[in-house]
Amino acid sequence: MTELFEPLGDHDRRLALGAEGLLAVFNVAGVLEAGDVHVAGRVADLASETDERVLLAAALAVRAVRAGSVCVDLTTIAALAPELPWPEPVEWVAALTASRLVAEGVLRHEGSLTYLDRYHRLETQVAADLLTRAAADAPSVDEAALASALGRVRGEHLSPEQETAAEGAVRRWTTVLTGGPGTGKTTTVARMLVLLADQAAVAGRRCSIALAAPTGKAATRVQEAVLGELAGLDPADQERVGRPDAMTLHRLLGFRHDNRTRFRHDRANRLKYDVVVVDECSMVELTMMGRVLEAVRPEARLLLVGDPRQLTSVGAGAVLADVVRGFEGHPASPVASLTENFRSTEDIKDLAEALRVGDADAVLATLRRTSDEVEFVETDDPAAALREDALASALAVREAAVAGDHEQALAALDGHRLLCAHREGPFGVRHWNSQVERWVAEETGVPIYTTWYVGRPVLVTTNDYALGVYNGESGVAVLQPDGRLRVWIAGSETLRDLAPGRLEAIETMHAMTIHKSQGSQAERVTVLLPEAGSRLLTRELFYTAVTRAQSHVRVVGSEEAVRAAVATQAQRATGLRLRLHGSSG
Ligand SMILES: Nc1ncnc2c1ncn2[C@@H]1O[C@H](COP(=O)(O)OP(=O)(O)OP(=O)(O)O)[C@@H](O)[C@H]1O
Repeated sequence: MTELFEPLGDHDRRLALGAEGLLAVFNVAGVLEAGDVHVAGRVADLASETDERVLLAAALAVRAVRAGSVCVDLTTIAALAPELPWPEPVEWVAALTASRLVAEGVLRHEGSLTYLDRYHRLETQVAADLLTRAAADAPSVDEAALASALGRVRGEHLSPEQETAAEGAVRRWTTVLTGGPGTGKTTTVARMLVLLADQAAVAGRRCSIALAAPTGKAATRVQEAVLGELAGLDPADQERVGRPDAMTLHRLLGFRHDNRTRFRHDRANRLKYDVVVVDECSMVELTMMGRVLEAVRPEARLLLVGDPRQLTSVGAGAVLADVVRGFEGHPASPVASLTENFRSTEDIKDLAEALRVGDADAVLATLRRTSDEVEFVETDDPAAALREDALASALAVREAAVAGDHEQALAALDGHRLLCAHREGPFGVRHWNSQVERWVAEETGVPIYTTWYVGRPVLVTTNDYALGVYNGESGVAVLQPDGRLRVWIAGSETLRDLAPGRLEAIETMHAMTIHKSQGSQAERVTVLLPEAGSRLLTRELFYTAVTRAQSHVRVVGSEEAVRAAVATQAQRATGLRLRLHGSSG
């Protein structure tokens, strides 16, 4: 998100009252928002800083974090709006380096990058923890046991790159396992757990394992997938691994009511687990990665799993992508990349690959190929293209919910997903949620007057520790035999049912944003692309949407929008890659 905003008149809340000088100019031009200006003004007051170029740098550092970056590069930022009166870069950096804000540690300047102190500390810590783990003496390995366990887990299938990755997890403290959908990440994680549990058993210990992910839905999914994979392996190996605990990262680290950014487990109170698996790492922001790294014991294995091509985290940072690139060529690199896709969905696979490499012609050719898996509806009127699957899915969920069958209702919910880039506007989730409700009402003859109705699909949007429901979990309002409605939520441990009134942070889920769909999949997916000029339309967004589909993806939009998505890559300013890279000597 590097876009500028256009003020909607003098009363636009993004305009800072009382802004002066350069800050006012950059505020009115839509570069800085009111919050950026105010924070910069406040820290400058505290440090008695008056140089407006320094204030501008501080405001841009605040803006950077708001937009997902960790820092700002003062030598290139002018490209954002070249017509504005940017300070001359060399003088600007000199003024900043000599400023009181840098002297007092409010801002940090390193290379060409300027950070708010908190983000500089976080990024430095993440790099240091990863490098310390990579440089530590290798774990001791019982070679005979490893060779024998590798023989067992090869089973029906394990490709050479998967086997190398699995063995690497035994030989190193940290493994970063990357790959696109269907490359066997879960398959490999299950085998890594077998090898590690076996090594522990040889040493006379039992291995305690945590499977964690940023959202509840993703945690449930990885647990189910790992248990599914284990089921095909040697019963003694299954017994040694047991049933790993699955949970959100927040729950793993121990939520604290008194502090939103700190957890119960940290460097002074490490996690008990011998193996910590973090799935869907592309969604993990820098702050959370910092907390995970400080809480994992140095002598515990850390397995970071994800697809670096997906959308980056909502919060600042692009940690997974930075780690992968930062360790390139490093002699002790923990990165193991899986490249071969084993899913039978050839056309979805081709589409994802064309997006991965950024070939717009190949993306369009795959979309236009006659296929049972991929469909491209080029239209100005999306309603017709969206109605069939979205309505069928809503009716299937409703039918099960009316019959009181919550398991069937939840299963039907994963039959189809309508994904939008935006929340608001004609291409947004809000509009299409209402539209699907109208279609359901027309079809059933039962008007929808209330927020809660039988068959309402919902998405949990925050972690609620008191209720035990977590961000990313989905549920359905189901009619009970007593005539009341209960919301059944597919949680990471069990199915839970709650009175609708108890759930606060939820959204209707006939349509869902692509951002929120990360970490979940559906049989069939419809992707509604916004107009080509949309600021959200990026290659990562399109790739993430397409790769949610298990058997069918329908893309609704224009060729122009497809080309715009492929041509736009989300750029985030961070220094992590360089920090890791610089260390390889
Ligand atoms: N070496 C292999 N040979 C044949 N099939 C394989 C191999 N590895 C994995 N598979 C199969 O490919 C499918 C995808 O594997 P898996 O679910 O582990 O991938 P993944 O990378 O975790 O995918 P996703 O991120 O989409 O969940 C599974 O059906 C799995 O059994």
